Amino acid sequence: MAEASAGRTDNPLKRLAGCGQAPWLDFISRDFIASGDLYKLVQEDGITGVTSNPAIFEKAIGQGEEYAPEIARLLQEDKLLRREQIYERLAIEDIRGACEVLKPVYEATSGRDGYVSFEVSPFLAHDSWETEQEAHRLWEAVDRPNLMIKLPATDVGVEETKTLTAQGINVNVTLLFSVATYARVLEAYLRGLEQRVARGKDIRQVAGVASFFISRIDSAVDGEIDRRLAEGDPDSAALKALRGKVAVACGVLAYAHLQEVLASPRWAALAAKGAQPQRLLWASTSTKDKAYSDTKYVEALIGPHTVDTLPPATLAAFRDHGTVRQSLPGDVEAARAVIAEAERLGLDLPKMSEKLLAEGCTAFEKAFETLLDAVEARRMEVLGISEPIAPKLISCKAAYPLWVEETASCCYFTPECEDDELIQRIWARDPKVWTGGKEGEWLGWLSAPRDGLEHIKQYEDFARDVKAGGYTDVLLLGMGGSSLGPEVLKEVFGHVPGWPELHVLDSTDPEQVAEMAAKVDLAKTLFIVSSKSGSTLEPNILFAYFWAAAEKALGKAPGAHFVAVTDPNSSMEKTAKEHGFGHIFFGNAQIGGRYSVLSPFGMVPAAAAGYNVRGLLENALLMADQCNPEDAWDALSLGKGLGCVGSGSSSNKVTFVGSGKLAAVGPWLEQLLAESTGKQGKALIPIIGEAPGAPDKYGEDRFFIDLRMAGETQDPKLKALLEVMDYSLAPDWVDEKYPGYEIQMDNLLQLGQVFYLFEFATAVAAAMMEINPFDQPDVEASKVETRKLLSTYEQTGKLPPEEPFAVDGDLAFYADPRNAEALKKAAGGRTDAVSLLKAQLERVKPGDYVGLLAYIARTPGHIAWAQEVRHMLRDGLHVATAAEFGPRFLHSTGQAYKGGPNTGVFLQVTSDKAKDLEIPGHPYTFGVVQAAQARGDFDVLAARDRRALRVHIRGPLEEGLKKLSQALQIALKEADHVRGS
Ligand SMILES: O=C(CO)[C@@H](O)[C@H](O)[C@H](O)[C@H](O)COP(=O)(O)O
Ligand SMILES: O=C[C@H](O)COP(=O)(O)O
Repeated sequence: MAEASAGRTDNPLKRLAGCGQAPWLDFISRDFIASGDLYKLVQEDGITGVTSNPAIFEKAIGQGEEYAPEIARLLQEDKLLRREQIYERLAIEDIRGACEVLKPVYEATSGRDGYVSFEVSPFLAHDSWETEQEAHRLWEAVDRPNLMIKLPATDVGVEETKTLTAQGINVNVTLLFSVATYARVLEAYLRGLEQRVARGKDIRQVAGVASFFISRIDSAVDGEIDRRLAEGDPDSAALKALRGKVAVACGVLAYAHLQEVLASPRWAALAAKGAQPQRLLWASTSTKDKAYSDTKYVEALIGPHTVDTLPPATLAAFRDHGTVRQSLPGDVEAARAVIAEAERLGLDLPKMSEKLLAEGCTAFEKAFETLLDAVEARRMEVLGISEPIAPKLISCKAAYPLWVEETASCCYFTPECEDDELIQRIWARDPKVWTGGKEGEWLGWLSAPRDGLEHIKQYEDFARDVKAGGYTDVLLLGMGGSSLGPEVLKEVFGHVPGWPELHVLDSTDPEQVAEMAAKVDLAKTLFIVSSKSGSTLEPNILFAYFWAAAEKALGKAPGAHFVAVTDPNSSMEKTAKEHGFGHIFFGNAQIGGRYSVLSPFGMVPAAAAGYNVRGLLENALLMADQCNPEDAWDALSLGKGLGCVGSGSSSNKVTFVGSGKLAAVGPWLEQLLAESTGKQGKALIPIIGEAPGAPDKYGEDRFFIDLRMAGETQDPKLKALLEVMDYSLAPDWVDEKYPGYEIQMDNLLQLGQVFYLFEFATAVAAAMMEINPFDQPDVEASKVETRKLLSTYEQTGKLPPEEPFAVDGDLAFYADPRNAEALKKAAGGRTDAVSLLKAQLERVKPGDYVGLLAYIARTPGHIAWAQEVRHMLRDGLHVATAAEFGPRFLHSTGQAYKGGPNTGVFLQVTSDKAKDLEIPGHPYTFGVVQAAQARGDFDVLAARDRRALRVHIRGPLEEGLKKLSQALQIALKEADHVRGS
């Protein structure tokens, strides 16, 4: 600020008061208040008020480092603060600080001066209810009598001026560009006062100003004049003469109107009751056209009952060389003549003022958004959160731009439900978004990140306990939704030095269970038994097994080494209490298993393993915030892409490619998509773990999701595949051309965002598919069949007998009569393995998928075997393939295989168990349970008319697997597909 005449006992600024004008400062900032500079201006230069607006706060808070320490401090106190709250706290603090500095002025003038203005959010400019609420909220939050709440002069703002004035709130109405609007604003103020009087309230302490923007009027008019001059307008001389005159003329006429009103009997009545006039405040007083004097607008409009708010540079200029002369009321007739001349010359002032108001609102909105973005960037920096991830469409030859264009604007829901309305309705928990059933009761996941952060202390305390417990391992026992999220976390974040290593067991295979028991140090293992319902068979029998094992290893009741994660009032809670578990964590009963990773089901194991729970939840919250109706484009776009391919299209093989550790997201995503959408004959069929292959091995039914770290190049095979794939010739339905999305992460904590993004997108997809994404009827069906078989076992000591319909050496073939007959017939009566497998493979048609369902231990060797077989089948049959292990997939893709479209061809693999394991307290073994699960699964597949065949390996498993893959290889070579190609 220029200091030329600062500190002089007398200077032009100080002399303004003598003309009845109050000079205010059009600026605010923390340092400016803290350094005493504002105080000095008040003391030495006679400044008697302060105005702020979103642009001013943007300059103060949004630019530079001034507020960085304060933002960090606020976040240290409360890490859950969002950007709007941070801004508000900062702004309120500044406004209060300025109010304090100006309090002596306020008191000395008995409330006639000494005000500080604080503007309501510019986004509320057209909403009356919200404006009023916000005005009250800010008024109460600042809690200073010399505050003025600032509203824009929109219709809503004018109306609210009356209401708020009547309620005793001081109002500054801003963005005035015409005398007509000013008259309405003054009228609103008078009416507000009158209403207040009518209610018997005191009006002496109610103040108001009407902010008339001066220089912007000249900028608009002069701009139009210049445009016409450049075009060689015939009125050029008259137009030129009008340059720089209209703004002051408007000001003079506005002032004339004020005087008229102040001279009226109506005002006299109010004045008698102690009313203060609503002062005219000249805003936008800096000169924009360098050809004019830098004090032009101040000098032209000096008079009683006015305020002039000066930005620092104008203030310094006026203090330095301003001329003080009471220029108001001015030459009113001359001012009228200027306006008349403008009209004669075709300058449409009313239209210009409307435009200026609209532009003013937009500019404040922009400034506010920039300010909030700056605060958000700082918040993220302090909390160590990175940018929101954004799924990008994977472009595929010519087809994609067309798709983007079509879907960007199109609405896939109902004619009454546009995209943003859909998002609003999801947040409003409206079940009609889906099927109008019970969906509203399953939306607890929407707020899981925030809920988790609110309970962060419980995770942090637990983590501390676990660390102090000296455990070497954490073993999570659970299935599906209770195990797949923790498994992703384990694979991605690994073993953190100084913390126990996390393991996840979701199998009933005796070999796999025994292997896990041998792998961990049972005496130093913390067991997390995880089951939402508490009634799931697998976690219960795994608990029975490991409880006994731990008891043996510890030589005492091991309760302290056990943790339960379950929904309130479940049988698991009862078990945990009876057994004296060290901790019991409760899930939210409004979150289904596959949506539970951000709830205690994912966060408890994460905390135990020393992972950054806060960081994950912060990232998830960031994505949740992104999924609001205004910003949800990314989740919406992904969801719509998925919804389109899931709505009856054959391009529903959602092929997930995750680079490096991110491949581990596959099984979690697989469950989310398959269980949520695979029902009523519709489904997204997830294909995970399939390595990208040569383009000619694919059908036209893929939708890719490529997840990788930023900077990593796309898998070259996938890249080549996408370049070659061209669905542009797909029939009628343009949506069949989607190749998919790619998502890049900057850091691993963004996994929190990935989880939330896919949860939200899946809910959107299900809305398009018109299904309930939160039930899993066909998973239940398998469980029922398994229970029946096990109860037979309990009664008879055996599973019901069954006969293979064919045997070839160590390979025995089982199926229901329909499938067995069809296969035997297709094999021409031959019952050797190659003929039967060939018959099964020949049932595969383009657009189908093959599911290899192996009820064997999920060991690295067996995974490699399954992968080899599935790639061989993919390449030979040109269809999507899934390689799954039972019973794990029953809690996941099993739903879609049974409830989705009948496009799956299944090869179930079971085996004799070389070594079985007893389950303490149960009549059956793990081997029996797994066998019953395979049979229950098959029964339901058969009941749903699926093309299914079971191969049972007798004798040594590895040899059997080898024989099976050899037989498949031959069968494939002989199968029609290959022969015909
Ligand atoms: O509070 C007010 C008016 O009440 C002021 O802060 C007002 O917003 C500013 O004077 C203007 O925004 C500045 O306008 P301009 O100089 O950028 O045209
Ligand atoms: O996906 C969920 C699984 O079926 C396990 O359910 P649960 O957590 O109730 O044991």
